[in-house]
Amino acid sequence: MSKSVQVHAPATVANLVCGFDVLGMALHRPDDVMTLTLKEEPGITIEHTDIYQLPTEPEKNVAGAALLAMLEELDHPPGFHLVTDKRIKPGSGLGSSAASSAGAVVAANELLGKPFSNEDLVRFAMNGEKVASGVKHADNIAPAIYGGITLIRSIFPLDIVQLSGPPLFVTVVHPQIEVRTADARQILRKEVQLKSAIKQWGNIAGLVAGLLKQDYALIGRSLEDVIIEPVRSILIPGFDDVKSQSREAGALGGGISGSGPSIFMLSEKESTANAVEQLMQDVYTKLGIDFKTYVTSISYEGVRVSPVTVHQP
Ligand SMILES: Nc1ncnc2c1ncn2[C@@H]1O[C@H](COP(=O)(O)OP(=O)(O)O)[C@@H](O)[C@H]1O
Ligand SMILES: N[C@@H](CCOP(=O)(O)O)C(=O)O
Repeated sequence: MSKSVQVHAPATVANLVCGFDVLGMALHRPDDVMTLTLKEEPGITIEHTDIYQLPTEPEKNVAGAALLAMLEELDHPPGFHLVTDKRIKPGSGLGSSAASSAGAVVAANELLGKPFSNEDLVRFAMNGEKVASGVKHADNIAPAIYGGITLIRSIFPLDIVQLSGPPLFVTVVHPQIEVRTADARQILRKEVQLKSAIKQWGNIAGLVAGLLKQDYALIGRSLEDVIIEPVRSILIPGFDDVKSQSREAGALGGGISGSGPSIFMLSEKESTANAVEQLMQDVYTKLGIDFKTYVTSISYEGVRVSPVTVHQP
């Protein structure tokens, strides 16, 4: 008899414009659907039912790397079989790698009777991000696991702060080009001018305060990135048009989702979010670039676990 659990792992928007590597939020859609089964025999096997041809060796697949890190901390490590239907395109800037890593460890923890805390799960899942981008960062993993909006005050040691905020609608456009996070990190300057740093930390503090105070105008003013966006936005055709037209349409603001190429905009009203979706579609239709758009909102649940089912082999 083998036990299985199914999870829905959410897309996430990392950075939230000004908070490179320290802020992120979980979205209601898109999400990945993952089924994890406990095996008697040790070892991890991985299968994908999607079109992305991701590696199935556990060390090369981010979900496998996250599970391997968890197994290292168990006295009697079991085996797992993972089946993933990936609906968040890899290299989208929507936390595709984080959804796989976070979903895998949440599912495994559920199957094992929850021996690990959420903080432990973030620690394991960051090993998946290391495989994907060469660096452990938690700004997609933490919101995927905790839900909502999270601040990563520190990763060594981990210090995760869950933030509350007012209702917000999120419009996302995903131009169908791939930007690998590893490449988008490589092009960043390693040094920052003091005057830029001052602007940036004013914006991060302003954004966090705006969320907690439910002050939409302060949120809008703080959605500005003077360090990363000027470098990365060059990789994203249509970026300037989407951003300026969205502001004109009444969006609070927004920018690159994670390392791109997706762009996200926040709005107070659903009607504004829908108008922003329309203008995003117009920009990319004019450019002749395939795209997907989503109007969604913040998911406060994070990885959703369906009841454990028991199968007879
Ligand atoms: N299970 C997985 N899900 C997504 N990406 C994976 C997975 N396993 C390995 N990868 C690799 O991780 C990279 C995608 O991660 P990344 O560039 O961070 O994109 P994203 O912004 O969508 O998370 C790709 O090189 C992909 O091959
Ligand atoms: N802080 C990271 C976030 C990467 O997010 P992803 O969704 O593009 O994987 C970065 O900006 O490099």
